[in-house]
Amino acid sequence: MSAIRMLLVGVPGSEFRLAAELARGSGADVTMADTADQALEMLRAEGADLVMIDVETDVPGFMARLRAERFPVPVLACGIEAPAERAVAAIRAGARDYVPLPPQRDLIAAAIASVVTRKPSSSIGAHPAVARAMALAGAVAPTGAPVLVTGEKGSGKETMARAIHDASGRGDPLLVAECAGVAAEVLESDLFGHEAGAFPAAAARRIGRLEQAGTGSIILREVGALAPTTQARLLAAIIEGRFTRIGGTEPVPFRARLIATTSMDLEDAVESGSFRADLLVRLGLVRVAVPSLRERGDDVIQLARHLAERLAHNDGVLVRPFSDAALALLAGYPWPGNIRELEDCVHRAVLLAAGTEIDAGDFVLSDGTRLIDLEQSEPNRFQIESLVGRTVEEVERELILHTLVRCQGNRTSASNILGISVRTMRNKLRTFIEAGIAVSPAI
Ligand SMILES: Nc1ncnc2c1ncn2[C@@H]1O[C@H](COP(=O)(O)OP(=O)(O)OP(=O)(O)O)[C@@H](O)[C@H]1O
Repeated sequence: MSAIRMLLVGVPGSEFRLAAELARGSGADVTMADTADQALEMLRAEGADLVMIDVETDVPGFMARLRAERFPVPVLACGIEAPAERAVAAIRAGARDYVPLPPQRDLIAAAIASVVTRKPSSSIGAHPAVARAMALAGAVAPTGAPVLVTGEKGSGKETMARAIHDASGRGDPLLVAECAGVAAEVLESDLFGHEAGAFPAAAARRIGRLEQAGTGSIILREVGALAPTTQARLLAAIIEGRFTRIGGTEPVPFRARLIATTSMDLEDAVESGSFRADLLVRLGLVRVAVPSLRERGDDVIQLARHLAERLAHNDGVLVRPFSDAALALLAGYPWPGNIRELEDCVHRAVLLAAGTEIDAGDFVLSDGTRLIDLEQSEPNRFQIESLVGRTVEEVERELILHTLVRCQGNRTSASNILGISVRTMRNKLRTFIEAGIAVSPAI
């Protein structure tokens, strides 16, 4: 798993060394630069995923140079007993946050986590659609073929892309480029690099991510957002196995594995003219479809338990089990924001829960709505939508098992309610038991 590349900018002192040590302890790969000039040089040559810069440095000037040279890297300001105006000026100039030094372990870890998608194992979950996606991902991982990972927002596409890289046996680095919400020329420079003088602010040569990736992998998040000129450059790089930096003529070999993700239907994008058909053919030779959370049946519970445990550990709070009512609520909600929404909701519950268990009342959505209130005001949303995307076989199995539990295991009563014969019921239960599914004992 590749580490986050963090660049620490400021005059070295004990606080800075401690910050670097803590960042390394949180899994980052840290390099240090004494001055903004040195930092820019390092960024041009190697890039970084996160910059942390002392407010004693000219942060607004540094940010302006980042913008001019088209570096989309997130920046955090930090300072040792810095006056408040300095911190405010840094934030105004575009720094994402201010971290006071001497550093606290938690603040540094949170700063790193804020720019990095968390990286769990993507093998959690047993639903056949996930197993299919994982099997395909495993099969293509060792080949160099580009992979297109499709799925709804927040469903785990990047997590899957990282798993593909991890399984590929390719060494690091694994670089991630966000294609949506980044100005076209900034992204193009970020990917392909540029030569000195390529545009007015291009003071020096810059090495782009495709070059930095070497023989590693590069994830293009939301590839459908690429501008037409970047699409053309990327297609040429794939076909020719090389490219030139912007404003340059020297060919740079392109050997990295491309893993593109999309939550947009790229066939639609091709039809509407915003995405090149020939690029889609190249990127989408192998496709891995990550299912939405509501298609994943019981995986919701398994994921929620895993997330609650991990988040409680991270936050240093007690790991509490879910109450039955909490689990029923989680299983019934359709999760339009998928695993990301579940993760956020479980995280709030982990922090809010005050009893011995996490209860149904502890779940709050990001807009402040309590899940339990939503269930009461819109019960249909829970009942019908949670079924959409699931197979008839799954729904039937769940219906039978739940009815049986309600009837305290009584086969005759349950089959009467379900309108099936006791014999059919017994046959169904036998297949469940053979598949390793727990069935209420007969009374
Ligand atoms: N199998 C999994 N187990 C635990 N957590 C997961 C799993 N898959 C995804 N997540 C978590 O869910 C969140 C969303 O995952 P990820 O970023 O991979 O989704 P995405 O589809 O790429 O999102 P987006 O469409 O918003 O870019 C992340 O915080 C990730 O850690």
